[in-house]
Amino acid sequence: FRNDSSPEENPNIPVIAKYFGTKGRYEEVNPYLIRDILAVNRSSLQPPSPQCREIHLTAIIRHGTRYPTSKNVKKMEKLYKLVQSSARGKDRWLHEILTQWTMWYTEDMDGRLVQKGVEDLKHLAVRLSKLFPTIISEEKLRGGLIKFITSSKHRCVNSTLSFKAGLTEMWAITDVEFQHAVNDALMRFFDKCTKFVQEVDNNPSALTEMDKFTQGPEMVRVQQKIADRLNVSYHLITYDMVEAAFYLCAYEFAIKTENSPWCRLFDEIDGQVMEYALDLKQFWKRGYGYDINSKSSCILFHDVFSRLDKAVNDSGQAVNEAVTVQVGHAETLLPLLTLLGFFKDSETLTSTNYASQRERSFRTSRMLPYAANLVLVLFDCGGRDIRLQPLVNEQPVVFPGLADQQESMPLYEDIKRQYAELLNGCDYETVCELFKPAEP
Ligand SMILES: O=P(O)(O)O[C@H]1[C@H](OP(=O)(O)O)[C@@H](OP(=O)(O)O)[C@H](O)[C@@H](O)[C@H]1OP(=O)(O)O
Repeated sequence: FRNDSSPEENPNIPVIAKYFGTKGRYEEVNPYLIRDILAVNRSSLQPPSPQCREIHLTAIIRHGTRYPTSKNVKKMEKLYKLVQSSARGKDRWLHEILTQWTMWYTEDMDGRLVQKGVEDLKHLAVRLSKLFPTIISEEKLRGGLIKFITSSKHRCVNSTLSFKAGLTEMWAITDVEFQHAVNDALMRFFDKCTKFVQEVDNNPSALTEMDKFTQGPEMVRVQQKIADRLNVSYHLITYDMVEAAFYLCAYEFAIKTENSPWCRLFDEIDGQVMEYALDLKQFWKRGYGYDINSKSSCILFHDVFSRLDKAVNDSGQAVNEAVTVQVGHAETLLPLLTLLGFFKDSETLTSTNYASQRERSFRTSRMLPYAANLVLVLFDCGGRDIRLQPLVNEQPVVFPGLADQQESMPLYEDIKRQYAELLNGCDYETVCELFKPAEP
């Protein structure tokens, strides 16, 4: 049996493909999609009783596969020039870089959605409608009961259009256009949270742990191995150059599904070290590193729960919003996942505990690939038995802290009790204000 999804079996997949962090394909998180992009795993979503019916669904989705940002294109150009000017390598793949690969990325690409990203969202739309056919349905779409909200960034707007196209093409709808709302207050809340902007986003020392790790022994070893493979002096292969080579491999694979010569600069150990460096960035910039990272998503947290509450109160009557599809960024999704307590480890990720964090839950390669998504599905099981099913990247997850950690479809009231402190507080204006006025 040929396992198309493993690098060992499939030479088209780089050995480091599952370590690309937020630059990784969705397919590496759900490898069954490599054989069938529309496959769904319905068995794990059995409600507690057959009378349970879906009454509301919220999907918070990262945009699909994109080009590198201009910041990273600049680093890639610098690396390519370095390799061209100094390599005297005898190695076959280095020869490939110099003779068969040309630098095709340009700064004006700047993070725009690629065709693969369009397909990512179209296919996700079809899979979610297969998983939840009574609520993501042609009737609900035509009835205006499926709402779309997006970040203003082009990659998100185009991802929203792609998600809609996935549905309209599946149902051959050509006679009507469906609207979407651009709402950066919700989908780019991090831009407007003063405390986050000041204390983390614009604070160079906020990423100290990542900086220390990129200068530490594990990364120095990676840099030396790459310098040897490129046959250039050690001092020329800085962390930025290693990251540029890693990203070149990741983008060539995500955008073109090619196992490019850049990938052969890294072995699996190198890939794991690179993944940890990128996880440190996300942990401290968007995750558990600082409390304000997750608290900056309070506005999105309350938006989600206010809609769930409304669906519960309207249950039994005609609902006016059955489904909400919200498209944002990795930095939209990660703070919310953190606020909800998902993927939290007992130990903080630091520059010095890489070895003990090999089995960590906080792995952005698994949490935040392109098209990553948090889906919350509300079920009415009759007699006020309301349940909420969370999924991350189409896999059921268990709300942390709930008594029954086996219960992946808990009572909505138990969830609200679990998050009572946040529901009664977590006021965006308050948590984001920089200086608290002195108590009178
Ligand atoms: O390293 P780059 O410039 O690609 O970082 C991007 C972010 O990409 P990510 O680190 O998440 O892979 C990008 O997030 P995305 O979800 O929109 O891809 C973000 O919008 C962009 O500003 C860059 O983030 P950074 O933290 O400013 O590096």
